[in-house]
This record gives sequence, structure tokens and C-alpha cells, in this order.
Amino acid sequence: MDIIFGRNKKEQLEPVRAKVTGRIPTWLQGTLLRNGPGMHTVGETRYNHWFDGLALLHSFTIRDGEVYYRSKYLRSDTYKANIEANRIVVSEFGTMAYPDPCKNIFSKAFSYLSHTIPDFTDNCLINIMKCGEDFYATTETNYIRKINPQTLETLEKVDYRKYVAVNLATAHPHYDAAGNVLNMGTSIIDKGKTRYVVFRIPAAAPENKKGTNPLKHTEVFCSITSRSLLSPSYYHSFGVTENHIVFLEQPFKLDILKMSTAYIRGANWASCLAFHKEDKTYIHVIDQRTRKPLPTKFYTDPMVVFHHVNAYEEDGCLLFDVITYEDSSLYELFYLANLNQDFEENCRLTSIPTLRRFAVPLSVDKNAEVGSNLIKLTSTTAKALKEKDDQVYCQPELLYEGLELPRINYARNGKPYRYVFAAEVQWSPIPTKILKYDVLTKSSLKWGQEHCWPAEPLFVPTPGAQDEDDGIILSAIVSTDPQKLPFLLILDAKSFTELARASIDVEMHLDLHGLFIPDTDWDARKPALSQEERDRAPDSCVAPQA
Ligand SMILES: CC1=C(/C=C/C(C)=C/C=C/C(C)=C/C=O)C(C)(C)CCC1
Ligand SMILES: [Fe+2]
Repeated sequence: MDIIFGRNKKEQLEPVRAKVTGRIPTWLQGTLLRNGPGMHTVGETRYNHWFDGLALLHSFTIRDGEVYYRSKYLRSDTYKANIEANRIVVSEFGTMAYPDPCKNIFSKAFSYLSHTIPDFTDNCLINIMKCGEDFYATTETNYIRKINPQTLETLEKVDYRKYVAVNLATAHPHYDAAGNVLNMGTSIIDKGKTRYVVFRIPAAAPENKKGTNPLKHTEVFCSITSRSLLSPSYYHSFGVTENHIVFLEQPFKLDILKMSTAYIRGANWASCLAFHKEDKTYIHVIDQRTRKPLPTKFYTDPMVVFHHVNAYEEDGCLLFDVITYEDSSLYELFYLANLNQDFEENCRLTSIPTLRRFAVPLSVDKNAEVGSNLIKLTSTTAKALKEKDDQVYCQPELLYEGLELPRINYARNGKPYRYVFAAEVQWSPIPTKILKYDVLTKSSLKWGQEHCWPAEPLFVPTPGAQDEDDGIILSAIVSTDPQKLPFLLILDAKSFTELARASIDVEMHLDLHGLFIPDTDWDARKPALSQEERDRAPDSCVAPQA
């Protein structure tokens, strides 16, 4: 397991040409950009958690049936400070670190104490966000890092707080058809309130400010006051439909007092998060037209959600599909101490990730009887039960057990849809297969091979496609078999059969999230790889397949 998780990965700065078997569709031209943790030790020091690792960006450029791979560590301030000190000096999710070794000096402790909200890391290891013409590596703090998607170079450090009052922001923004970004973040104890803030970054600066960075034109779309000033909910993503936004205020909460004293207590950020099994999960639905939450109090049982899959409206109801857990144990499993030889033993999920569909009535009849189900749809068994005091209890429909890292055809985001592409995870958090799940027929197709650990499967539509599943699936596969090279897998999304694979003789890391940039999106003057770079790229030799 250490090969996959614990070991530091080498960068591949020069593009290397993959050995392609099968045939890559000629229309598939562009770059798959991925992000994830790649370095878990610095000098003699070691991170505790897999989500702490220093961000390693990697890209697969697909051009004329060939694939070129490269990877580069994000040169964040965190990366640079760590490398310079030859030890971990910046705190991450599961590791508290100190800039100097004398952490017991009182004056230092005092200076840590005086900051309620600490200065967080810019180790943006979770995802890639497109913002106007620019690309950013993202995590969940107030920092994002601009990158050059062609060279993987690290550019500006952007502090969201310059543009919108958020201390934390998700790494899973939404995009509308014009490319405007909608994201959410938490504003902690600002003017006496803790709020969940929805903000919008336009795809381009307004006409009269042409040429300026779209981030400068970020605006607050709306906000919801947290139920608790000092313990806002943690959330990893949210959902949108054509007219609404869905936000789950879940009983997995960040304790701000614990966080502000974490430095002096020598405790990590992860220990400031706790699941409150006695609490409810509140479902907030914001009307995009009024920018206000619906007045009804919708709630469901305590649960933890990291990934929203999709949401849409049907006959006056809002339906949303999420991957739910019964508790927050997923985060516990990714401690590197667990990800060792006894992995199978240590990493049994106590709660299996389950795809559930919720249904929320967009208007609630005041005269409806207490106990009645407000959902009259025939397409789902999800219920919304009217309670006294105008509360509505939502009971989901179970769709599929054992999946994570969901993706959809993003053209269907916010709209009725059929297919979820995901990694299959049964009792361990490690993906073993790639899955195509049909929410209509409730049937699934799978791709898997021994020793192969797939990454999040990403859907790329065939140009001009009509069918939702007319396209291909891309997933970078790493292997625990030393004989087997890592490869980029290309599946036909309809039949879920392999079209091609591109094997690359490099150390590849298991990644988290990313995006595909079709060649049409590039500035024609700067192709992802110049002809010269392509000619120069050494071939990847292929080891015998096991
Ligand atoms: C540094 C830091 C954080 C980092 C969280 C991270 C890095 C979460 C990663 C989550 C993933 C990858 C989930 C996958 O499903 C918090 C807790 C937001 C707040 C305190 C500072
Ligand atoms: Fe995620």
C-alpha cells in the first residue's frame, strides 16, 4: 500500500510519450489535468494524513492518437517553505507543524493565539478550477494557486478574501453554460456572524472593465447564517439546479474555538472537526431568482456528504443525489499510519458510501396534513413528510451502495440525467472498479482489472453528441503490481468497454480530482504541446504485463 499512498512521487518535468494500445478516437484532442497529494515526507518529517501531501499536478495531453504525460509539484508557498527548511513547517489538514522548532516559547504561543482564524496553507491539492481563461489548483482554504495548464508551472497565489469574505471555500465549484463559476465558502465570525456564502466569479470581466481579472469581479450571490456562530458545518461540495442551489448543513462541524487554539495545543485541524450524531442535517434550498432560501425548514437524519452528484427539478420538486455516509469515519481511514500492510484490516469502512436521492417540494401547502408525503412523483420513492411547525422531514431513496468520486456528463448538471460515473468502493475506501450507474433503470456497467486502482472517471462528450452517454471515460490507473505500468484508460462511455490505454513508464500518483481541457478551449497560439516538444518526448517503454 505504501507504493500507492506513502511514497513520494518523482516529478516528470519533460513530456514523455505513452505506449498506446487500442485506438484513441480521433476527435479526442486535449489535456486531462489532474491534482492530488504526491509528497508525504519532507526531510525527516512525515505528514500524518493522505490529504496533507504536497500537491502534485499531472497532465495527459492527447493529440492525434498519442498521449504525452508530465507532472510537476505545485510550487506553493507551503512547498517552498518546506523544501527550504527540509522539514514540514506548514500545517495541513491532519498535521500540525511549527515554523520554528521552539514551539514552547510563550511569545510564539501568544502570537498564534491572537489569530482566531489561522493563516492556512496554499497547498492546493484537491482539484483544478477554470476561471475565465485561467486555471487554478484548489483546496478548501482561502487560497487558490493559478497554474499554467500547459507547463504545469505555478503562478500567482490568490487569496479569496481579497474578493469575498470567506475563510474556507470548496474545491468543487459549479459552472454555468457561459463558464461563470458558482462556489461556496464559509465566512467565520465576520461582523458577529458565521455565514455560508455563495459567490459568483464571472467568466469574463464586464464590458467596461475588459481585460481585468474576472476574480476582481467576484460577487456575493447570497448567504445563509450558520446555525451556530462557533461551529459551522463542514462541506465539500453543494448542488445546483436550473433555478436553485442546494446546501446541506450537516452535523459534521468545525469547532472554531478548537481551531483557534490548535497551534498552542499541538492539535491538527482534523481534530477540530466532529460528527454530532445527535443532530439533524438541514437542507437549505436557495431560489436563484430571489437569492433567498426557501422558508420551509427541510431536514433529514444525521449524515455526512462529501460529494453531490447532481440535482434537478421535476414537477414542482427539487431532487438531489448525493453520496452519503452514516458518520465521518472516511477521514479517519486516510491517516497514513492506517494505509500500510495491514491496510485491509485497518481500512474497513464502518459506513459504506451510498448514493441516495432526496426530494424536496418547492412549495409547501400550509394545509397539508401532518404526516402526509408532499412528494407525488412516480419517479422516486423519496419522501418529504410534513411535520408540525411547518418542518418537513426528508427520507431519501437508496439508489446504489459502494461508490465514490462521482462524475456526470456536465452538460446535464442541474438537469434531469441518467448516468453517474464513479469509482466503486465497497468496504475499503480504495477504488477497485469504475462504474456506470443508470439512475433510471438502476442497472450498472463496470470496468475493472486485477491490481488496478482507478482514479475518478471523467466523462468527455463526443463533439455534437445527442445522447447523454455519447462520449468517452478517462481515468488514470495506478497498479500495486510492480510489473504493471500506470496507464490512462479510455473507455467508450456507452458500452463501458476499453477503447485504448496509454501506458507510461513513470511513477504516477493516485489523484483526487481534475478536468479535461478540449483543444478547442486553448488559445490556438499556445498549444498544450508544441510540435518540437512532441518530437522530443521520449517513448515510454512497456514492461511485460502480468
Ligand atoms: C487545511 C484545512 C482544511 C483542509 C481540508 C482538506 C484538505 C480536505 C480534503 C478533503 C478531501 C480530499 C475529501 C475527499 O472527499 C480544513 C479542514 C477545510 C479547514 C482547516 C484547514
Ligand atoms: Fe472531492
